[in-house]
Amino acid sequence: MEASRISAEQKIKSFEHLGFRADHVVLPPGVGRGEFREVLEGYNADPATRAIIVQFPPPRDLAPVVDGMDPAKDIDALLKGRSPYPACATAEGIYRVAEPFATDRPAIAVVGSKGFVGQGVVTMLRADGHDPMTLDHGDRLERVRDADIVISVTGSPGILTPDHIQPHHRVVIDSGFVPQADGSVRGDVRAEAYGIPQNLTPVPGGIGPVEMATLMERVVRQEVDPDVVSWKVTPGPYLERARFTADRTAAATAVTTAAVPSIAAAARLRGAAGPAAGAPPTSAQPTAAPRGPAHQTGPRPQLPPQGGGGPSR
Ligand SMILES: Nc1nc(=O)c2c([nH]1)NC[C@@H]1CN(c3ccc(C(=O)N[C@@H](CCC(=O)O)C(=O)O)cc3)C=[N+]21
Repeated sequence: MEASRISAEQKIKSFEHLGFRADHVVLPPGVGRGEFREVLEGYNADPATRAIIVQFPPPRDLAPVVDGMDPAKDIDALLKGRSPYPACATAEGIYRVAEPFATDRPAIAVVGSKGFVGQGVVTMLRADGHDPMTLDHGDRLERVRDADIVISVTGSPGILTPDHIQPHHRVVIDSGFVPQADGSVRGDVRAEAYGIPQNLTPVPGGIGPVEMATLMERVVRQEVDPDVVSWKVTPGPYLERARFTADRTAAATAVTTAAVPSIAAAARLRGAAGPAAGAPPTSAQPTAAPRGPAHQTGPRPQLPPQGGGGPSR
């Protein structure tokens, strides 16, 4: 099954878990503009329909019809600037995982920065005062080595290899999700690179569920409680990049040590009563395995100050 269908089903499940009714409308391949417009306008006009999501990407010839969606119902920011939201739920979820790791203005690379999700991530980072390194087709991918935080949203399976992913990366956010014929799913980060960075969001079990939690927070804020407290991500421990470039020997020890204190879920949902709708709490998982007591004597990982549980920006 393709990513779009899987994600639509996750959304339906999550909305229904919260007690909302959700129609999953699947139009046949080759459906005409007129028929699609009729369906969309039906939901536009129905006051009981509070939100509409058209799964991305729509067939090229149907794309103009999407622009006819009622902006007030555009919960996933398909209309860009006309939506009540600055970016799609995936982009906001990515931002919310990255932000607690980025309190000291680190170098952030966004791979796939021109895509639907990539644009949203860049928009949110810039609004927060960051100046992300944007990489897209034609750019040298090795530049991600210079980053502290890597965000990848290309949907090109395995595009990031051990050549790109480095031990000094404090968190790697993999937002690729490409189902394979054998039923497995592949992200942007090659499996061989999973153990390299200090923290990583895996595929599956990473940004997918975070997206659902973001979408559910939006609908709850919109329909139930405008003051609902935002969930926040507690960053896993990490060491700053300077610790790696200064002394490679210390670095090896440091990575090991950094992994020890918290293997537990890093993305605890704070403030809210619990995880949002059907979305399991997601962790930015420390990936380096401890190598034994001899390696646990290095510098203590620096835990950044944790947020106060108030609404996030
Ligand atoms: N307007 C629009 N908004 C989107 O957000 C959007 C879209 N179009 N088009 C397709 C992509 C794909 N996408 C996924 C979201 C969640 C999971 C997800 O929840 N994955 C679970 C696994 C779910 C399962 O395997 O059943 C996980 O990663 O753990 C996957 C893929 C959103 N997309």
